[in-house]
Amino acid sequence: MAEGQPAQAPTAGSPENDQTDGAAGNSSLQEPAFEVEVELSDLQKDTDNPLGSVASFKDLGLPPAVLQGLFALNFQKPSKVQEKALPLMLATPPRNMIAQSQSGTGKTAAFVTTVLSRVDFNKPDSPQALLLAPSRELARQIESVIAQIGQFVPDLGIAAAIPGGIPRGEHVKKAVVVGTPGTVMDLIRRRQFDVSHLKVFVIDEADNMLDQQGLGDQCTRVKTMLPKDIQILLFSATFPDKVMKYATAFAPSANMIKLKVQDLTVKGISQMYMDCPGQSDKYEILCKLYGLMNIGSSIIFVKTRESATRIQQSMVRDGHKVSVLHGAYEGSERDSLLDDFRTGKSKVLITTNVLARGIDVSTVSMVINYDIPMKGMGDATHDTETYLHRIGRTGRFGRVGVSITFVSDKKSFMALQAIAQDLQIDLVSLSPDDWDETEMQVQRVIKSSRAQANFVPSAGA
Ligand SMILES: Nc1ncnc2c1ncn2[C@@H]1O[C@H](COP(=O)(O)OP(=O)(O)OP(=O)(O)O)[C@@H](O)[C@H]1O
Repeated sequence: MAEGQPAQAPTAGSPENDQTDGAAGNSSLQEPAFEVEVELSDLQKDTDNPLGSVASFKDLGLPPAVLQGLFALNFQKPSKVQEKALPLMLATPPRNMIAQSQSGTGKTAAFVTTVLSRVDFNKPDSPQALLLAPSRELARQIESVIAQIGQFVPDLGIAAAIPGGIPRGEHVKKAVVVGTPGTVMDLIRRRQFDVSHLKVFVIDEADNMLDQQGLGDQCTRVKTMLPKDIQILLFSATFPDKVMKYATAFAPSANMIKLKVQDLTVKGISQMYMDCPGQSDKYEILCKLYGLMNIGSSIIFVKTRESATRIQQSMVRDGHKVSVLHGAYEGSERDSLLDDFRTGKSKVLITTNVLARGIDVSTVSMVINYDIPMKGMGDATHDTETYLHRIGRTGRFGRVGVSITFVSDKKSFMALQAIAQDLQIDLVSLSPDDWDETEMQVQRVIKSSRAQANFVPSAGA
């Protein structure tokens, strides 16, 4: 389930710094919180910051029940994308929207708030909003955010159109439907899902979903079955030019919120790389990092399901507690694996690109790119978008975190260089030969992220 608590950095010397969260419980909790220099409220006052805005949620003309839901989650102020996109999406007559904003800046709450404001819950049996996401995990997370923000909406009903979510033959009789494209298409074709009264169609991770190499076909087919005048909302942290062309045709005359290249990266994420002598050294280096991975929670991204399982088994054999999640697992197993990770029952998760996008677990303080993301036939080229989404699993809404990308040969080194060039950034180099220095550099960031995690803001504070 998505976590309701917003990020909040503790103030130096505040009593909240002494609070622990049940998930961690180790000596790192003693770390003084003065390393955390900025509070979320300061970030939100800065209108140049992606989390900052001049508006308050009260200014946005939202239905009282929705406003109450946002405040119950302790959302004090809208982030920039929320402040800008909400009035455009809620204007009459409804207009399409293509919105880009950095990872972890509250895009989900922006489109969920729109959906909850547009749907007529006096007709709870009639599907009126459809939201699509690329993975079962993300669809479930969005479902949970709708339930949280919509907790005061009378007769709120949400259907999860994911594999195993809606029994064959059963009609979808909920006002809001969230799912993955394949399952949604099947439900429409089997006439289980009447789409004729849909008013809003949201596609999260839209660049990925509309990519013709990927899910583009399915999303396009779903769209052809929907009412012609439906409001289309496309959201992502990345919109490469090639896909943007298609997106503007998919959502005609859309209002647009776009990021400049230099604004793509999240400032709270310290991006590092580990210069591994060779491919065969990567595993040993990963194991050496294990102690650091456990200070918060960590996600390790690898290229294939097979290598994810292989590395997890080796690490377990070597005495480490590590779980693995990828598309080969059954739905219910995937659900419980991610739930365990969210609650801190498991703290180190090895996965593939299936979890690269959208997943919001605030305790993640480290992301490791064990294999650098590549795309195209035979991994022909570096994949800057996937890199951004993967590292964006940390540093959520003002938190800090570390990403470490392993390079082990000329090809991976060149790929990382190309990614850095695309994003106009410099990465910090870590050396496997100077472990003390490596630990210090990583700990410096992660321990301040622990201090942030220890602060649990009280509702309405
Ligand atoms: N206005 C707000 N105030 C405080 N916290 C917020 C606010 N809006 C969203 N959040 C929190 O910020 C976190 C990140 O939000 P969200 O998952 O929507 O990011 P995103 O922009 O969709 O990221 P991604 O690109 O990775 O999908 C969530 O835990 C959410 O609860």
